[in-house]
Amino acid sequence: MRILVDENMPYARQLFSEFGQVEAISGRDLTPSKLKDVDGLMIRSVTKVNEALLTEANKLSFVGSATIGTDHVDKSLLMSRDISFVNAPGCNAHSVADYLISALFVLAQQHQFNLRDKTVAIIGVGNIGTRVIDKCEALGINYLLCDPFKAPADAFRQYVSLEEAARADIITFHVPLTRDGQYPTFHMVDEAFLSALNPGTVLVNASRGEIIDNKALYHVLSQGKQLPTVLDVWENEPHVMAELLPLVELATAHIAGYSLEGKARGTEMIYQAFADHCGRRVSQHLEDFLPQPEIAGFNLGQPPTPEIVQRLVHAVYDVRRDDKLFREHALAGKGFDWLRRFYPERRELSSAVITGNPSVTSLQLAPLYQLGFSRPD
Ligand SMILES: NC(=O)c1ccc[n+]([C@@H]2O[C@H](COP(=O)([O-])OP(=O)(O)OC[C@H]3O[C@@H](n4cnc5c(N)ncnc54)[C@H](O)[C@@H]3O)[C@@H](O)[C@H]2O)c1
Ligand SMILES: O=C(O)[C@H](O)[C@H](O)COP(=O)(O)O
Repeated sequence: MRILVDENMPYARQLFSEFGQVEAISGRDLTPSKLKDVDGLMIRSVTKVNEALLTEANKLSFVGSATIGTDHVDKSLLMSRDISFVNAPGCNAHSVADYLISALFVLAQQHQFNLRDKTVAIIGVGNIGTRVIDKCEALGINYLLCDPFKAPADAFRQYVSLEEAARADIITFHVPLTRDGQYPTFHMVDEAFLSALNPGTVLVNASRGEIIDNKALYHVLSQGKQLPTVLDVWENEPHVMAELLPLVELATAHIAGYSLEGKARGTEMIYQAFADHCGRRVSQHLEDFLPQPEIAGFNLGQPPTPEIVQRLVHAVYDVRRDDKLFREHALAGKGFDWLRRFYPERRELSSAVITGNPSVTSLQLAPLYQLGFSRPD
């Protein structure tokens, strides 16, 4: 059996080689001839799976994408050709929520506001949005939910329209990229949306670049409207609109989901699905591969204050590291893709165990566990 795996997929060679011959490929540069006589194709979001790519795919029976998003794959085409398709829902949801909290702490510091005085509108309440809810609750931040697909069937939560959500202090997008249907997300943030926002509104996009019309964003920001913006994703990646970059407060290379756990979980999920597809039992597990984190945990000598919580989060992941690298390298040559290919190891908050000395009660530590840190065994 021949299997192609994206070179940016941790542990893929070890996991998939039990099924046959594995070749690592550059996902963005994959050409149709590479798929001749290939049985399984394991990709990430940079590989567009469409009619043109599959012209020489004479044996392909399985495509696995180690990602949450699936907008890069023509699923009906795969179905029509009897090729199984699997993605990895939720694999890096914790990582994206960690990214958001790390970014909000930075903005709160830069703009001198208290997150507890702010309301966050969460647009898209799926795997990531739900983790964001947990983190907001842990930090005592108010939130609004906007998800027209979830709202009708959810008796437990209140939802608002996008127009109401737009009046929040912070708006964070966690929606798939869609172009059809009643609530398409392509350019859901356009010039009209941006013009209606109160000055000072914080915008965060860690979903897909095309959710925000980047030209409209540039236009509104360059006219001087204050909208502190965090962009992890960009229209037309890997090409970033150079004029927009200086106007964005935190800018990163589509790495919100790039915790080692998030990426490795994605690989493991499609490995498990491929084993099923081949009628085999899995014999390898992610725990056997993940290295010990550099920071194994923290022992608190006093109850966690907001400042301590921020320091703990930034000790595990500080988005300013990625923002700095982005500004230095993303616009040059293959910079955007290299920042992703050679992404330094980053761990989820869950990789750090929090304990406290006897003066710290378990009630005082509870919000840290809700935020994502681990409890001792
Ligand atoms: N930046 C990154 O590294 C990164 C990592 C992971 C995922 N993502 C992106 O984030 C997206 C969301 O991930 P998820 O795991 O939460 O997906 P999910 O499928 O679990 O949840 C998405 C939610 O968005 C809702 N939704 C769809 N259209 C909407 C609209 N018009 N308005 C409001 N809500 C809408 C859906 O009903 C669903 O509840 C993914 O599709 C992917 O594109 C980005
Ligand atoms: O949808 C996702 O899971 C993420 O956007 C994805 O992880 C981004 O990374 P890539 O697949 O482009 O390596």
